[in-house]
Amino acid sequence: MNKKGILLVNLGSPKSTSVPDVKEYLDEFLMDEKVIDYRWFFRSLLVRGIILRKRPKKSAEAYKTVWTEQGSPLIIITEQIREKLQQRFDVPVEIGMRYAEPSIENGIQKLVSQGVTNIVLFPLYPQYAMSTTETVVDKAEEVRKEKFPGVQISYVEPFYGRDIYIDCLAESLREKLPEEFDALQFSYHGVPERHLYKTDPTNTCKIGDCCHEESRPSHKFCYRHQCYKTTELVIEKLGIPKEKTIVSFQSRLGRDKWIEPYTDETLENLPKKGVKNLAICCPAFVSDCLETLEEISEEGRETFLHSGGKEFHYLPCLNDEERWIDVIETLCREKLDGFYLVG
Ligand SMILES: C=CC1=C(C)c2cc3[nH]c(cc4nc(cc5[nH]c(cc1n2)c(C)c5CCC(=O)O)C(CCC(=O)O)=C4C)c(C)c3C=C
Ligand SMILES: [Fe+2]
Ligand SMILES: [Fe+2]
Repeated sequence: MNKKGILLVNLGSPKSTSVPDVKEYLDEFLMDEKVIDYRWFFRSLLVRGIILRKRPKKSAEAYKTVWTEQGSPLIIITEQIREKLQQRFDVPVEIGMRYAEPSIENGIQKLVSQGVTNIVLFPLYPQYAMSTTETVVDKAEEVRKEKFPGVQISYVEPFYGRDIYIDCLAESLREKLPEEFDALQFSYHGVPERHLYKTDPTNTCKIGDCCHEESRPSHKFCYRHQCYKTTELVIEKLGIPKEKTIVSFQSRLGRDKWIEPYTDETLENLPKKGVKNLAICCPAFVSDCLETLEEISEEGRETFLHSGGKEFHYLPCLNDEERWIDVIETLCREKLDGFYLVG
């Protein structure tokens, strides 16, 4: 008999904050051809010959500032989500990380050990990107074909514009926003501009207004469009005028051109433009992690305040809020029902 199960997939963190563990993690992450999309030889030259010489030490220091007694915030929060979701399902729910442990293979193995044959895999990324959603699907398919050929996997699609998600994010932000603020910034993780061209099935997208057109087949694979769409729908729900909002992209790495505007530059310039009291959220991340807690809430705050800003309000991610668990439950049920099997 077929049995269903759920696998929640997030990005993953190093085993510890030691430099060798961070190096091992970064090596797996950055040697992924969907993250640094050069041919193996050049990728290896860049990652192993240049980035991994200094970055692990710097990243390890950053991780130390957010690490807890139980470990990485990203892993802990993903596990908290799993526990809450498990209470709502009588099918097993497991987690798997795209990089490091617990791996996707580990998660599938746990499900299979419980008799699961049909898996709903939920990549925990609202917007599609080659370096997130796509690489998760690639990895899961690779593992399935090699190790679990009898298992079926159905993937939850990016949900950046779904009403249930937008309502959830808007309500969550409404509760976290201060009474007064000059602007609300949406800082999304950045990607190299080139990634957008690579994943454009129409080969027509240029960085520009195409992302803002109402309907275009390229939007399905355009990370930039999807970030703007999430923002537009959320601020409409919140009743915040567009002029009072900023979209920016953080965490760029290397010398390639990444999608703009860059969050760090924006934070430096906003006070000069009269924005002294800023609220900022990071909707490319569903759980708080290094990129939100250190890069935005610590570094970003410092940049903004040193540039003349007076108040900086970091609005945490959805993490394990019940309304967010409701959304995950609904999206998983849609896929579970799609299997049309006795579970
Ligand atoms: C070419 C490099 C990178 C691309 C492209 C990229 C895309 C991308 N990443 C996330 C989500 C997360 N990234 C995180 C950390 C992180 N990201 C990169 C590089 C790229 N990301 C690096 C090198 C690191 C490690 C830390 C560092 O040295 O700065 C994390 C946090 C992980 C944690 O343990 O907390 C997340 C989450 C998205 C959503 C995305 C594309 C849309
Ligand atoms: Fe990243
Ligand atoms: Fe676009």
